Amino acid sequence: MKDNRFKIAPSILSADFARLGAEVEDVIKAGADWIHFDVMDNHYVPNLTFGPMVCKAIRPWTKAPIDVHLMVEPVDSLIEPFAKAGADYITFHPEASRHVDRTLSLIRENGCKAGLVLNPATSLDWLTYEMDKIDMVLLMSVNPGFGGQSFIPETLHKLQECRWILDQYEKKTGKKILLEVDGGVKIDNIAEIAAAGAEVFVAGSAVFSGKNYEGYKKIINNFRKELDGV
Ligand SMILES: O=C(CO)[C@@H](O)[C@H](O)COP(=O)(O)O
Ligand SMILES: [Fe+2]
Repeated sequence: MKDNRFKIAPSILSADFARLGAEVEDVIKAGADWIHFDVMDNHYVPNLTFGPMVCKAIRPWTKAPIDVHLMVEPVDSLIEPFAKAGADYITFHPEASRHVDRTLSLIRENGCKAGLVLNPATSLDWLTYEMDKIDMVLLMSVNPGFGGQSFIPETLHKLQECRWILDQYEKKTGKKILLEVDGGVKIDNIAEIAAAGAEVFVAGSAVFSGKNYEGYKKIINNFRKELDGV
């Protein structure tokens, strides 16, 4: 059974780029909740992927939220193009924006949900004065730039700390901020990552190792079984 507390967001970084639309359709039909869209610019991170035109191209293939993870510097000039291309969530790394508060406002003014992405060595302090403008926090559990890396175990403690901060804020204001984790999420660690407080799980290599719709379904079902026990 699908537990609404938890969202599974396959990163299409590990999909077959030659048939991206069909891949998006297949993982969502296979039970995933969101599509995670990794944008890399060969400047903020040492890799290069895709931009708003590719987001626009996959948009008609699903109604599921598209979660755009910007690993680009500068950030602001890409926000309106991604909003127009159909992004639902736009997240960015605070180190990559000269005016973080302005960037968060820009994302919201463009009708999208806004999130900050914190690298393994980046402090949770970035959240302190921006909670009102944040819809989601994304904690990187690998250094950004590549799929297929191993989960950094220290992230578990950081997730617990962040969970506490978000829960306190929700108690005080009634506003729910989602906690997402990205990098090295696998069948053998998803349960402890959930227990540490994550609610949205990005998984690229793990899901797409399934190779086709049937394979994706098996892997996503196994993720759900693990999450059911949390
Ligand atoms: O943002 C990134 C990497 O920078 C991620 O979204 C990866 O694409 C996740 O891939 P896996 O670790 O699940 O293979
Ligand atoms: Fe990502």
